[in-house]
Amino acid sequence: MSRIQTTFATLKQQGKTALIPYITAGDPHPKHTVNLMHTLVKNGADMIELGVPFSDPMADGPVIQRASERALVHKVGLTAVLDMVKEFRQTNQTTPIILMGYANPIEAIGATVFADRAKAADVDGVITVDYPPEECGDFVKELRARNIDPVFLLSPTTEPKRVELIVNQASGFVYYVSLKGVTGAANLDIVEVSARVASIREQTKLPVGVGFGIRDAATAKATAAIADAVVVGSRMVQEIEASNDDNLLGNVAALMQELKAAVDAA
Ligand SMILES: O=P(O)(O)OC[C@@H](O)[C@@H](O)c1c[nH]c2ccccc12
Repeated sequence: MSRIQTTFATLKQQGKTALIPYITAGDPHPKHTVNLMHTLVKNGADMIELGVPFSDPMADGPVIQRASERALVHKVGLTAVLDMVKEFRQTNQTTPIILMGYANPIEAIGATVFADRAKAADVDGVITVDYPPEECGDFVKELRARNIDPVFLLSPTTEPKRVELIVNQASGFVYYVSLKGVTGAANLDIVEVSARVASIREQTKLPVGVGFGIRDAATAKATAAIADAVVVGSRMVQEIEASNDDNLLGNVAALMQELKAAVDAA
């Protein structure tokens, strides 16, 4: 079993939903990322979605775009991100790390080299936003050969036929994008999301995570009641953006605790 599968299995036994915070690696400064990751875990993160900074992040709203810009000032690219994961693993061997990135930096080095390096860093899952599932069979093979889970996005506009194609390639979990639009958008419509998640469950046994538009205890709790994982990105990144070196870890810890309590109360 992969680390992601093990984590979902354990949570299921406990009747719990996973909380997955998203941060952009290198934001606000590369020196903070590994400490932030440990802080997230200490305060309730079951897994971490770690974004690879990218100059043209078309699925991201202004908040996460600015996070990429802050990281790119310090030239944080794929190599630096993988080094951060390695460093994190020196003291944490249990929390799954899911890399989130755009296809371009991966294509630049090729699927095989990327998969080798991700494995060497002990990455658990990979989300590539702009890799059409129809065209990434080789990439998926390379990941799965190394026990890394390819995590795919499903959206409100994904037709059932395409859902089938996607879930057949995915492992670990599938990520349902709760709304049409970019990250950091308005609150999600829980009734609509609930119906979609139920229909996705008819097509796969994989755990279903939900993200986009979860930004407070109420939306986190409502989503936790219908999903296997709750992803919180922009709200977390906003907290990072609004902090300084002295209160960064404390602020992030406080927000995590609030979200964790909400998810556990669902
Ligand atoms: O920011 P939000 O609305 O909380 O949504 C999660 C999201 O940020 C995170 O999962 C993510 C960041 N960048 C992405 C790009 C595509 C899909 C998902 C993501």
